Amino acid sequence: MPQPVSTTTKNVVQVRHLAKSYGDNIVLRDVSLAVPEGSVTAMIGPSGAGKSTVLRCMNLLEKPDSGEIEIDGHTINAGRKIAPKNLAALRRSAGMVFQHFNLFPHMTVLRNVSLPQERVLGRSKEEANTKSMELLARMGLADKADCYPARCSGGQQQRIAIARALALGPRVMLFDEPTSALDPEVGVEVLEVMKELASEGMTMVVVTHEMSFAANVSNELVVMADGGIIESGDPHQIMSDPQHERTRRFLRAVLER
Ligand SMILES: Nc1ncnc2c1ncn2[C@@H]1O[C@H](COP(=O)(O)OP(=O)(O)OP(=O)(O)O)[C@@H](O)[C@H]1O
Repeated sequence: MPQPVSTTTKNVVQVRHLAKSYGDNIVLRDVSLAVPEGSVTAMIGPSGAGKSTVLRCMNLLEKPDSGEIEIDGHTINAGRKIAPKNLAALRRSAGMVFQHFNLFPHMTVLRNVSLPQERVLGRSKEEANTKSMELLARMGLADKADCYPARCSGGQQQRIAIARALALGPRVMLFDEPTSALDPEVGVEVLEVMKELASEGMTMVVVTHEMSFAANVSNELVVMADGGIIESGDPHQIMSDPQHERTRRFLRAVLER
């Protein structure tokens, strides 16, 4: 069941009839969803359901086989050639945070946050550094600016990755299991930052196994299984009264863990 399209709030992201296969493996079949401005959408579901692939198609880290993706008014149609200008605009609009941080190990923390601003936005080094320091301070990491990522904890590295994504002024933040590689107590630091962003009205799509985040922070829950959305809507409603047998099985398995 696709997520209902809000008629009152602007949708920052629209995914229409997305399909993707790897060889014979059909990973996504006809996925459609809308992400209203200021909403937090959590995507849950069993391993291999296709959650990360949806996210990676949204900013074209993966090329969809068919369907359409619209982010902040920039539309990419899988069947047509992508204009480089459109691709760059779409990538700027969607900030991505990965499970394994993906920081440059040979650059300082400050350089990790500044370089994309210089490359993507054309900011001067001075401007980029000022913006980076502001964001690092906000993450409680100003004192790490001159360190290399390896000298930072996993939770710190993930907050640096969030600062790097925010520095480009995205319209939507895409999080792909941002706490899965972290110890639970360190993951909490990252979840706190995400909660704060949500409370400030940042539009977010979060693939997660953190059921408490999905229940308490998100306002839209999307349940995926076998390459499709099987259920979506109010998180509390779905968690207390799942309509689909696959959702019931998944939630039971998560709660028994
Ligand atoms: N680059 C790739 N090449 C080939 N197969 C891939 C690739 N990326 C993903 N897949 C396959 O696509 C399917 C969906 O993977 P995906 O990572 O999107 O699932 P997921 O729901 O995010 O799972 P998990 O919760 O385990 O991360 C899996 O069968 C996976 O093996």
